[in-house]
Amino acid sequence: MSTVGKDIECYAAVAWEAKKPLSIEKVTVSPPKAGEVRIRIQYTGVCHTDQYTLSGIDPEGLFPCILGHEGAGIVESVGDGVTSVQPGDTVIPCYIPQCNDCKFCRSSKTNLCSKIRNTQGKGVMPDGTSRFTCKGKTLFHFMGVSAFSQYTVVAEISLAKINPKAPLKSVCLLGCGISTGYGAVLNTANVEKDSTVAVFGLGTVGLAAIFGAKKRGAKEIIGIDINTKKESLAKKFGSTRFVNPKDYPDRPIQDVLIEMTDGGLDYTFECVGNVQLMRSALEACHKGWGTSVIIGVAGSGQEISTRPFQLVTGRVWKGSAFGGWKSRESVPKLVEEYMASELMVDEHITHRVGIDDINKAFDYLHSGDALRVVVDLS
Ligand SMILES: NC(=O)C1=CN([C@@H]2O[C@H](COP(=O)(O)OP(=O)(O)OC[C@H]3O[C@@H](n4cnc5c(N)ncnc54)[C@H](OP(=O)(O)O)[C@@H]3O)[C@@H](O)[C@H]2O)C=CC1
Ligand SMILES: N[C@@H](CCC(=O)N[C@@H](CSC=O)C(=O)NCC(=O)O)C(=O)O
Ligand SMILES: [Zn+2]
Ligand SMILES: [Zn+2]
Repeated sequence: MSTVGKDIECYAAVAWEAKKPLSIEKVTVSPPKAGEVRIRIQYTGVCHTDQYTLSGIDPEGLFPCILGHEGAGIVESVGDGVTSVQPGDTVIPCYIPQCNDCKFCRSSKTNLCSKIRNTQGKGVMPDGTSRFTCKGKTLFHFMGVSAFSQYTVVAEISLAKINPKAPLKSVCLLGCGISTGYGAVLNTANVEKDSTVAVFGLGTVGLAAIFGAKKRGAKEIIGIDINTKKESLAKKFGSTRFVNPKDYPDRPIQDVLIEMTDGGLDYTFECVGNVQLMRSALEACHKGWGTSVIIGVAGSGQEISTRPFQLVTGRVWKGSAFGGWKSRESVPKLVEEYMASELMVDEHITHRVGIDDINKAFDYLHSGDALRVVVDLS
């Protein structure tokens, strides 16, 4: 029986409040309105940012909500006026859309489409309402995606249509972490051959940055993490050296790195979300030209600082969202890169769980043993 135009009841992991485990609930997902698309999500990764928002330190965190933003699925139905996808298409929802119309989309300098950013940050669809209800309560959307639900509704401009042959249980990860670290190196920093690079924080984002640096032919790629288990992993993704700040308890890590690299690095990437580490990453850059890219997301109220002299003397501080990729046009290409065995994706998957065990995914992430946990919602 067709579900088009009707409410769908399905299971979702609901975050009723911050700092509490998710709760598997039967939710009602309304049909897509004009310019919207309803998707059957098959797989989703769990990103550190889901954990961050659930922890209550995201200034945009709204509860109750359905988290998740690293999903892949199949279009179930489309709202009025939707022309670029149709039922049956294979898609990855993107938390940064691409409308090709706003001034950000028209600029080649950024990927930060602004078309629906305000409503997205308020946990609602562009018309200001939610498509999710549960037990008589309205649930907020998250990052315009809400992939911890078997069905979700997103804006048409948030959907990347991908190769239908792509394995969704792997390429769902291209919806965030891998694309972010990889793109920060290729797009935001534009690392050149023979550069020296340091990556702070070796989760999926950091390891994908290492992989990007290797692809670009960087001659020195230093992976930095406080978890020694990350050393062998970093090597697998392309690092040439591993540094554990805990091995240098009496020295700022930037001093250690400057000494190791004859004056500092050409490029550094902060992939943790720690404002002290962001400072270290900037100050580990080489005088005159070193560029540091902030990727990590810091908690509400936190601020970065350094001596302005660091910038006066030629270091550059930048940030990167979704690796600078213009989402709808780039994600399908990243999928093809993966399918041509040119982009490491499966190597990031350390665990798989069913939706009923989604809280275990958060436990694995907290344990320090996980990179990405993929949740099967099919
Ligand atoms: N800008 C953007 O577009 C995006 C930003 N993000 C953000 O990027 C960051 C990384 O995400 P993700 O890879 O999923 O996160 P993970 O938590 O998987 O990885 C972070 C890594 O950093 C390590 N770490 C923690 N503290 C330090 C420290 N002081 N020095 C060195 N290493 C440290 C962690 O170790 P341990 O596990 O032992 O704690 C872990 O290995 C997060 O802040 C996330 O929110 C993510 C996606 C997109
Ligand atoms: N809600 C947070 C902002 C969080 C943030 O910076 N998000 C990243 C993506 S993190 C993905 O895992 C991002 O791309 N930001 C750009 C944007 O427009 O949100 C806060 O308010 O601090
Ligand atoms: Zn993410
Ligand atoms: Zn736009």
